[in-house]
Amino acid sequence: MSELFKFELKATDGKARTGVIETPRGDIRTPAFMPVGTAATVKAMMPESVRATGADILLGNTYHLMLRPTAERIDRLGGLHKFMNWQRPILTDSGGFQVMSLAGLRKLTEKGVTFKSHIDGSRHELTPERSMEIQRLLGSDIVMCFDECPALPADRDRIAESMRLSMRWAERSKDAFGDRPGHALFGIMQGGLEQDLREESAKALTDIGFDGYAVGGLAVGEGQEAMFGCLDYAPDMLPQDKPRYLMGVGKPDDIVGAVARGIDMMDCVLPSRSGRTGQVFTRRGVVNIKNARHADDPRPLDEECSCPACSNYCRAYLHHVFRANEMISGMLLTWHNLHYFQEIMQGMRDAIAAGTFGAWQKDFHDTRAEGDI
Ligand SMILES: O=c1nc[nH]c2cc3[nH]c(NCCN4CCCCC4)nc3cc12
Ligand SMILES: [Zn+2]
Repeated sequence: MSELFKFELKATDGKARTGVIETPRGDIRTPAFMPVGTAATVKAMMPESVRATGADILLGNTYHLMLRPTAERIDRLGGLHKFMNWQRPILTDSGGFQVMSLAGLRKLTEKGVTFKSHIDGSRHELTPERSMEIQRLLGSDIVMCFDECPALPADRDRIAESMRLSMRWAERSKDAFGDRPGHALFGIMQGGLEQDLREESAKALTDIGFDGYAVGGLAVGEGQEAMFGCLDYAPDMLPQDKPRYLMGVGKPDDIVGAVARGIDMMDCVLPSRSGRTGQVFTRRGVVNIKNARHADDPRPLDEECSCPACSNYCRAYLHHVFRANEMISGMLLTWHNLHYFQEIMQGMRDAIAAGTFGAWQKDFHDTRAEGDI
């Protein structure tokens, strides 16, 4: 990393680490959870509210923004930070994963991928070079290499071939990224659940050299046990002095288990998407607010939570506005979920710094009932 981008490890406890990524747009406290702002907004949240939940960095998506409103238009308007009124760091995913999960009529070649927009059916192409250009036009602080994430289950040969393509694309991504002080480029490790292929990918990325390293190719249906099995070895294959980012994760217990295995950064739509569908995460488990049992409940979602939803409203109200499909429902439940996810991150940062992460992890698991509360 250039001096403008510096990762400083503050403490470790077992494999868990806590530190700070210093960037020109502000510090990122790790372990960090990144709320997802796919279409230049964290859905149902004002940017200042996202900051109030404790987020230091947001995630944006190349795929969505290149289709609408286009990267060129955002660039003409001053870049993504100005456009969405978020002046702190933004990490953008490189588009390959979203093309495979959202777009139609895809054609994958060595050069890149062509596809039809899920919005209007128009045809587009993404290559390592085009993805770097889009992320530069957006002005994102942390740029992700353009990669291919194979859907699991897949046979070993398919995973090996896909990983090696992604490594060739990582080299092209770095060449196209160039030298951009104050901006970081992260490589993405692939290799499915094959330890030797993960090793090969880690070596390829380390030889190319990046400012940070993501563990990709997970949270694609393999399940928590298989994901943790891979995380028992994959983070250790990456340079220990650079940030390690697990993409697309996850539920609260996924996040805790990933940090315990050496992960520093994560992102997931779960807290915001669940906020809109009435699924509320609390320290004692999940509340499904649409359940009739909450219709007369005068208690807050979580007595110990200081978020606006828990400070000013009771479950009966939140049940009512959810059932009435009122906008305030998504706003309040999203705010609560993002606040709770950031509380988990702060709890882990403090526990790792104090050397009490094991006890914190035990308390985290003991307090959570199973199922609906
Ligand atoms: O290998 C990847 N390369 C680039 N971007 C990625 C994004 C990913 N997102 C996920 N999983 C997202 C799972 N998420 C869970 C909540 C509901 C929507 C899907 N795996 C990923 C792997 C990658
Ligand atoms: Zn709350």
